[in-house]
Amino acid sequence: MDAYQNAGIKRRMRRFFRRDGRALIFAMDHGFEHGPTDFEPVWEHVNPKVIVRKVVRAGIDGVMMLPGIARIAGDEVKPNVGLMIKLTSKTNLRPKEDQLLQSQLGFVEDAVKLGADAIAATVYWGSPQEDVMMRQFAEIASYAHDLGFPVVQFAYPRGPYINERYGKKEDYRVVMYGARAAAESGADMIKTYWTGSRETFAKVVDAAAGVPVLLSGGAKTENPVDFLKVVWEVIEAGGAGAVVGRNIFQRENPEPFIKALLRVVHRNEDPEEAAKAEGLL
Ligand SMILES: O=C(COP(=O)(O)O)[C@@H](O)[C@H](O)[C@H](O)COP(=O)(O)O
Repeated sequence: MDAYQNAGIKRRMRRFFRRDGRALIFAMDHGFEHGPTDFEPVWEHVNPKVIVRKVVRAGIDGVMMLPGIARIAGDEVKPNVGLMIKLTSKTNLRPKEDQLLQSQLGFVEDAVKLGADAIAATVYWGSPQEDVMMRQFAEIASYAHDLGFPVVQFAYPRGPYINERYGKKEDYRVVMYGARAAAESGADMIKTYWTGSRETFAKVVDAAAGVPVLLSGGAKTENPVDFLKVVWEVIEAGGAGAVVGRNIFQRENPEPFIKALLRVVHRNEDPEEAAKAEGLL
């Protein structure tokens, strides 16, 4: 049984990671987590079919979405692209005191029915509701692993004492702590914040003890090269790639930008050279 599960996990991991062990994944859970206003810069991308078609055409390695969007746009995710279904979320409409909790909105069986290759859940390490999210993650991971599915943890340190103790949630000591907690809780992939430098991100990668660490994209940069530079640093630090949303769907023409990102992630190309090669400069 164990051999079967491991074979399934390994095989499904390869749907995201190329032979170089790296992946570029498109994130589209923003309509739920941030609200549809996130799509206003390029409104046609509020239609998941439109943006997913573009990212797949550009050569993306995987896409991450909530179950309902996978129902609507799953057909656009071609069989050579990994499908990651996230089973926890929260809206921005909640009272402030409940913003530090992600609730479960779907089940492992739903993700399996939707054709997922990996299953994701968030833990806000340091939240007063950390305990709830730890249990949610444990239940999701245990069942997904039984079925041979890799599990991705969005390991986000976030809570009242973090700023007090570390100054900000992106302090490498706290990001590294979240990544370690994710690895120790059984994640097969970890998605987390940029710590601001290659040296500090390398420590996050070390703390994850061999579990691939992916950058969580963040707000769109006006100059595309600025974001390419961050991803380049992540790769140089030993990161396994990036999960990117706004930097892709808030651009009028995301395809050359994705191709430039792929050059950086898979070919270690210099960010300016990659941008020039794709006509962004
Ligand atoms: O993790 C998320 C939200 O994080 P947030 O609470 O906005 O810090 C997701 O909505 C996104 O999948 C993730 O942030 C990646 O998308 P971008 O940050 O690149 O837009």
